[in-house]
Amino acid sequence: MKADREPIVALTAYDYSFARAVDAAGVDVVLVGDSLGMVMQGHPDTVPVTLQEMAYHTRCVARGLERAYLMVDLPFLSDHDAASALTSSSVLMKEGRADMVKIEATAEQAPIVAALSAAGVPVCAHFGLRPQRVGQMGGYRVQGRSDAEAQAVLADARALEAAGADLLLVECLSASVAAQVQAAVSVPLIGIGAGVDCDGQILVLQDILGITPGRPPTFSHDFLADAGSIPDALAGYTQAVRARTFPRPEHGFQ
Ligand SMILES: Nc1nc(=O)c2c([nH]1)NC[C@@H]1CN(c3ccc(C(=O)N[C@@H](CCC(=O)O)C(=O)O)cc3)CN21
Ligand SMILES: CC(C)C(=O)C(=O)O
Ligand SMILES: [Mg+2]
Repeated sequence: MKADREPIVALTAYDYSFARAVDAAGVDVVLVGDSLGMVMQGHPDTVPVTLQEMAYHTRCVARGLERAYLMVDLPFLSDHDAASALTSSSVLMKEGRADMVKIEATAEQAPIVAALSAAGVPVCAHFGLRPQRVGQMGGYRVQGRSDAEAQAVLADARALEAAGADLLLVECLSASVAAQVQAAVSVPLIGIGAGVDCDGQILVLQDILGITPGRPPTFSHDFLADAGSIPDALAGYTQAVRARTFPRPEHGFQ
């Protein structure tokens, strides 16, 4: 799809009913995100989410999918070294039937990505804003604003691809830097708050349905407000990503 410049549509889901609806809408990649800690469980961040909770939601979602690819987040501190990341991936793939695991990583975690890849685990590396690191990053802030930060993000992308990442996902990154990353790597780059020049887009289900508790991220859009039903809202999102009419400049950071 990257080679054909065909946008990849990704969306989160956490349960069987929505998995079915999201699959039926033609979403290519369904993510059981650790954002479930916020939107399902009501925590202020993703830090408390456990591996067993991820496995439970993954089992529920897997039963609802017929065609979409199933990606699952490794939760905070379930992947702090190669051994723990392998054990945790085993749980998510065998109990949860995940097709791929996603790990929040920079170049520093490239050896962990390499260990997963060497063991045969399809892996997505999530860089830029890493919500599990909110305690170190000091909030959910846009990344890549200075030249030095932009160069570091580009170096992360290259190191993670070289380590064997099959997919890259970048969050809250200046749109021009994301475009540079997209051109610099051969694996697909999925973006969230990273501009239109990625190979695909992802959002959180509750954000596109306008039911996020509190203030939704500015990079999201309420597609239910434009539609008459949940299936139409999901279809509107997939169509907008495929037509590259979403995201618009106001959903990103220049
Ligand atoms: N509902 C929901 N949507 C998400 O996209 C999401 C979650 N939850 N939970 C896990 C992470 C956390 N994420 C977040 C949460 C908040 C912002 C946020 O408020 N960002 C500011 C940017 C501020 C700046 O300009 O530096 C924004 O206005 O969007 C960003 C990412 C993305 N993920
Ligand atoms: C925001 C996406 C990319 C994510 O990691 C999640 O939903 O947990
Ligand atoms: Mg996540």
